Amino acid sequence: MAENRQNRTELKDLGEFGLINHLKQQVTLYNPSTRYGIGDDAAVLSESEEETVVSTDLLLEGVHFDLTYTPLKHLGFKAVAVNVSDVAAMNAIPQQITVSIGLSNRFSKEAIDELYAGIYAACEAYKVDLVGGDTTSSRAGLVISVTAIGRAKKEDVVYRNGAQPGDLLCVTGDLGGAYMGLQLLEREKQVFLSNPEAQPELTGFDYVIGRQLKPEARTDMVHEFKESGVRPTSMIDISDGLASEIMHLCTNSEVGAVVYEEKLPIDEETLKAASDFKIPSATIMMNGGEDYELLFTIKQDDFEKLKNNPNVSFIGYIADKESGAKMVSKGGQVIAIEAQGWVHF
Ligand SMILES: Nc1ncnc2c1ncn2[C@@H]1O[C@H](COP(=O)(O)OP(=O)(O)O)[C@@H](O)[C@H]1O
Ligand SMILES: Cc1ncc(C[n+]2csc(CCOP(=O)(O)OP(=O)(O)O)c2C)c(N)n1
Ligand SMILES: [Mg+2]
Repeated sequence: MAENRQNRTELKDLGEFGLINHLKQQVTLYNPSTRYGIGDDAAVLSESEEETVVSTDLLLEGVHFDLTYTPLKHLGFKAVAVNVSDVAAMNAIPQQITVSIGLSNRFSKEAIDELYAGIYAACEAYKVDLVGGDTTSSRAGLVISVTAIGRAKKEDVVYRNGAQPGDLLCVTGDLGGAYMGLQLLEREKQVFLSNPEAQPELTGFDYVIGRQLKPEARTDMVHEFKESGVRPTSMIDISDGLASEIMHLCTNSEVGAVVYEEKLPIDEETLKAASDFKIPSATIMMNGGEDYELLFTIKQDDFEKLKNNPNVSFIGYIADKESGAKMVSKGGQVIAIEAQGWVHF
């Protein structure tokens, strides 16, 4: 773990309250809406004219991350980023988070400091305030639960249910990188387990590995929508994979969609990794997951306002409900999109 034997403080020497106090001392607050943070029975947030947006996600060791190849600092950052991403997907500005952790005695104070270094780095990056949480022991691996709170003007909040036939379907960034990063890390883990002397072969794949280990939330788009005067008609973040998120927008909005494979954005490194693994790039982009990019729809009239935005790809359009959700392949074949999200059970 993140410390050597000489420099290890046992959690039992610190105790639950010692650990909480230690964590509290390092918190920086960025938002005036945080009246009171860590230290009482509840955090106090100020009353606001705006809507409050709340989202929570749970990260479990073995399901969401593997500590053999995940640095704790990256994990802390990712746990915050994936929650901030849900707030951004509502077109809201994230302001506060709570972080709850379940720990075993395998972790020392120094290891927790690494985790929180990532959490505080994300707080700084997204200007959110850590206002509370919970700390318990865990007998089932590391558990991290983050809740994010954000604000937006009532008229700015964007739901999954506002897409209309004729709207343009858009996505930020590029797709499939996080999935290929995971495949590479898992492959190297297997190699390492069978031969601990083997050197990892990850050179040339920094970008895709970074996409898996340290994803960024697209809070920048919330500001860009505001600046360009665009209010998306619907929006969702891509945690499960594009196909699954398109299905969510279509089901919630009671519409269909057409996506063009040739318009889907992919990075060179993702393409290279896909070809090494002999997985079709369309499969990776549609079903990969964990990209934490934003999928959204806009009125056709707003195209001019976003067409030169380098963060945005126009990948298709919204159709009527009866025509369902389809992808047009590079060869012109029309394929029904199925929700191939991450299967938990
Ligand atoms: N155990 C639960 N209890 C109550 N609501 C839940 C639970 N799990 C998920 N939800 C709600 O279901 C909706 C969809 O959740 P989810 O698929 O996890 O979305 P996301 O991909 O944005 O995290 C959200 O409104 C979420 O709050
Ligand atoms: C060790 C490990 N196994 C598998 C994955 C891939 N993975 C785990 S959960 C998930 C999908 C998103 O998780 P979920 O809890 O459903 O997020 P939500 O949709 O609620 O945001 C993916 C692609 C991973 N990142 N690490
Ligand atoms: Mg969720």
